Amino acid sequence: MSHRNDLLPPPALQATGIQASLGGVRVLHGIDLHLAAGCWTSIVGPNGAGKSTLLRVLAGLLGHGGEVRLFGEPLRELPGRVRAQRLAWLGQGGAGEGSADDLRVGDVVMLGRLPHQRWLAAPSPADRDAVERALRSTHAWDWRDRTLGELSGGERQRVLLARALAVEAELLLMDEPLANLDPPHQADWMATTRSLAAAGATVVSVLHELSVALAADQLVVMAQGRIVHHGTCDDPATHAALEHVFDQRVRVHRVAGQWIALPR
Ligand SMILES: Nc1ncnc2c1ncn2[C@@H]1O[C@H](COP(=O)(O)OP(=O)(O)OP(=O)(O)O)[C@@H](O)[C@H]1O
Repeated sequence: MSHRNDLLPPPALQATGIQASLGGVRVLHGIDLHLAAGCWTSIVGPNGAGKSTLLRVLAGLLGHGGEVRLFGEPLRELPGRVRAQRLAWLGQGGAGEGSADDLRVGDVVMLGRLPHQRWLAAPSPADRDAVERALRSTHAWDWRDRTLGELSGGERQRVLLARALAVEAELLLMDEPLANLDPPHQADWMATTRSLAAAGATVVSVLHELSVALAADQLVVMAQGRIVHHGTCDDPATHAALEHVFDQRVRVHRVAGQWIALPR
């Protein structure tokens, strides 16, 4: 395992000795992870490696052993409202969103502003601006008066992404954010993510699209409930770790100035 923490500013997110079980089976085995502010990190690895489980632990959504610190403070001790202001979550496939099918798109995205609103207060102009910015950045503004249930899978994903963006959190955790997105909207997501990180946000994305994952600043490579490598996306050791966890069935290439991973 390689660590580059000595090169990084103080971590925005710090996980130490994380263990987690699902259905009585241990699926995370002592994870240590330090993520710098202003950095986009992709988590990759084979099916069942524990990527989504780790992301849920980092979001405070799953009981675990060990400790998660957010900007130096224990996540467990952060009041729920503060956590919801500082941490935005995009879950896999919009899980749990089925019951929201009757909601207007604009209202779904406004839910991202709830942590910023006073109890029962109407949305402020700042809330409305944040919702419009988020919907425009995912090209979903034109659907604001439609219901979520009237949208295709990719359109729905762009609305849920807009909801996460509308939080305007310092830390964004996204599980398979590209699910159902066509290539132009995948490219838009990458551009949005890069600009969020450039503006100081910390972004963690679980991705199966390895060539997109390799556009991040850092790659966390997982297998069998452990981090087997954490390094920059330009590092040959990172590419070797990626090829290794996929049993040499992918190869990393440099094409037109970008890293791409092709199956073989
Ligand atoms: N409810 C459950 N009970 C027992 N084991 C579970 C349960 N849910 C998931 N697991 C197991 O936990 C492990 C980690 O699952 P997780 O969803 O975190 O993997 P992942 O790396 O995100 O996989 P994928 O790439 O397929 O989405 C897997 O081996 C999975 O079979």
